[in-house]
Amino acid sequence: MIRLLASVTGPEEAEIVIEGGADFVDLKDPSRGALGAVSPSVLEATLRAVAGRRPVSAVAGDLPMQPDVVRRAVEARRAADYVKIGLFPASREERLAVIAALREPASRTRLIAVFFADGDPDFTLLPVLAEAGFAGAMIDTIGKSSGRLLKQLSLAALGDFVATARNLGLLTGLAGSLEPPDVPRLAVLEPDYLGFRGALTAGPRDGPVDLGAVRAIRALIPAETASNSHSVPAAGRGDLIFVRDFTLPMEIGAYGHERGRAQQVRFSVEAEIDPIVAGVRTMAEIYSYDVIIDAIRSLAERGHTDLVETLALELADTVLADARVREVTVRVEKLELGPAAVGIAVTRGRAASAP
Ligand SMILES: O=C[C@H](O)COP(=O)(O)O
Repeated sequence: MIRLLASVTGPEEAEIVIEGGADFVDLKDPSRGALGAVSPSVLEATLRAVAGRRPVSAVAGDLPMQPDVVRRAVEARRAADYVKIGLFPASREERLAVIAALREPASRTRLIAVFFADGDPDFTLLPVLAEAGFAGAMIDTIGKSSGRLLKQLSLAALGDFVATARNLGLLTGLAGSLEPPDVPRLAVLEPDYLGFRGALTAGPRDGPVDLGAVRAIRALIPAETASNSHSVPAAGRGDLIFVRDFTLPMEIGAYGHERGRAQQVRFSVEAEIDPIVAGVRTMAEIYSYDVIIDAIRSLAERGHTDLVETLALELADTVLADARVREVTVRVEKLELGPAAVGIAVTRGRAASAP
């Protein structure tokens, strides 16, 4: 289950995001930077107002990577349920010193490390954070006008981050100027939460939070992801969403001469989905073809695969992971092996659920 983290400036906005369906109330002053901190008194007032209805996180601030400075800022906010600490651009040694200084506070306060996609993120620090007792790690962006998270890091890199952090027992979060169409694409990675500020206001990021915008984002975040472990051939017709003839270079093939080089592979995917309802207007109501394109790109980026069959079945399972997809046909063709395109087409559907 993916949760919604909503960044707010204080008690009034906290009330709005709770009404709009936020799972985490995240205190931050957006006019003071990516992780601009609110004062300890605003934190206290917000904790009083929220009164345990939601966990409250507080950011430590846009701080230099100096152990004493960061530790003091964390201590001043230890009343929060979580404190978020930015790993801002600095040498590895400086970041390690900050993490070491937070080992002791981490035994009393749940700490979340924030990597910045546009701030030299070093994900090799994930095991160090887990070992120091951090509760979680997330990715955000520093430059709020320089592009959304998915412009800074590929979906494959974000997927690796989520998987690695989760294997280490860390809570995982993704944020960074996220917009509505980003939600279904990132939901595929199943982070523990997605974080928002800019998308929750009707205007600029440091303008007031808007209830309608919070509700719109809430509606986009799936309550649950369907299991994709039992795909079987299926029948029945709904509407079709498709990606046709998406061709890209990838390393594929069981022969020795196919190793260590890329060849053009063509993907076509046709997914039968629950019929679109009349008057559809928002991303929350549709299954996005972006999710299919991202899944294909991820397959291409992950390195050598021997068989087109492997790619076809994995892609089918990814598409079927969305409960709105009833059946999918995936065609994978190798274009450089001879006089003809060669490949596989598989059709898979959803297993009937147990009575
Ligand atoms: O922690 C999440 C951030 O507040 C995200 O802010 P943003 O959506 O404006 O990048």
